Amino acid sequence: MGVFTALSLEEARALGARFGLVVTGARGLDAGSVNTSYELTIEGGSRVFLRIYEGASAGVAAQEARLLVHLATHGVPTPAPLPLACTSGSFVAEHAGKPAIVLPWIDGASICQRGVTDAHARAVGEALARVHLAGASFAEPLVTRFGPADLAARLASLHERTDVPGHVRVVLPELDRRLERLSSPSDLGPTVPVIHADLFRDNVLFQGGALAAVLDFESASSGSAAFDLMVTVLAWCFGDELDRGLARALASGYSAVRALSDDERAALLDAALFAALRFTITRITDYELRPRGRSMFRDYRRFLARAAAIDALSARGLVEMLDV
Ligand SMILES: Nc1ncnc2c1ncn2[C@@H]1O[C@H](COP(=O)(O)OP(=O)(O)O)[C@@H](O)[C@H]1O
Ligand SMILES: N[C@@H](CCOP(=O)(O)O)C(=O)O
Repeated sequence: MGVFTALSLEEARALGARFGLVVTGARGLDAGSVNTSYELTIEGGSRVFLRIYEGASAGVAAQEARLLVHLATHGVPTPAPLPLACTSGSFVAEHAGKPAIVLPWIDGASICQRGVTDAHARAVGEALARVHLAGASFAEPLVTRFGPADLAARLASLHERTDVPGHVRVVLPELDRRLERLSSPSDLGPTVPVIHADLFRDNVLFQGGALAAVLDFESASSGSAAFDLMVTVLAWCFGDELDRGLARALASGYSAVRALSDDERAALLDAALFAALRFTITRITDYELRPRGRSMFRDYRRFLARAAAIDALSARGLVEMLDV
């Protein structure tokens, strides 16, 4: 996992030089599920993180780089990409025909689910709120790839495919029903210019109990803040069932930095259901139906279980549980 594109030391040196770096070592990292990651050692012993984009175009990578710079300079704990040495305002080089960026190395580690404490959850909630606040002044439009129409297209393709396993086929009518009910974007509450939209445990690094960085803004878009909060709650506050204490801690961290509006609060239940549906569908199309082994498998059933747990709550019950 994590190294889909090879990079020799000679190539790493040439790439590093484009960023004004003297590279002395390159090590492929067993990290991430989409892109190729390398640790580059720099003359003098420091390190940087090289990301080679496996799917995104140079234009998409450049926009993500500009977003990272904006967020990092407006209070979000995320590493800002290094600029190219000879091209003003550009952050994206190329390797093997693919876009590549270099980020400062962040010391830290992801937290496993059993290791998540209230303090971690609170810090994640605070960081998410900072993304929403800082993103408010990001002027470029960011369009989601995971809106209701995109999910409907994925479901339609599942209905048409002949290689869909029986356990997936039997849940398609339920997914259709859920999407039909949630397909108006207004269901999810007011939008902000930037949501992270994928703030899972592997996209946050902690060091010594403190949040070191929020990573991976590849799914970032404009969108509902309530949806983003509920994606994050579902990602961090479920072991085998919803951990209400963690959910409340995460929401309290969020609210301490950015208070939800009444409309956002009212949208939380549908936002949670849409979040569960989004990851159920994309896990079917992107993991269940693709060959195993290329990246860590992610089980769609765990998000169907989250949807069922949210079904058991009322809108008011969810707001009371989160205490927002
Ligand atoms: N700047 C960085 N410094 C150190 N490690 C990083 C840095 N950025 C990412 N990582 C590590 O690499 C992993 C994969 O990065 P990510 O950008 O999420 O890849 P992918 O898009 O393939 O999922 C992260 O989970 C994190 O552990
Ligand atoms: N967090 C998502 C998968 C998204 O993968 P990424 O590599 O794009 O962050 C999930 O768990 O389904």
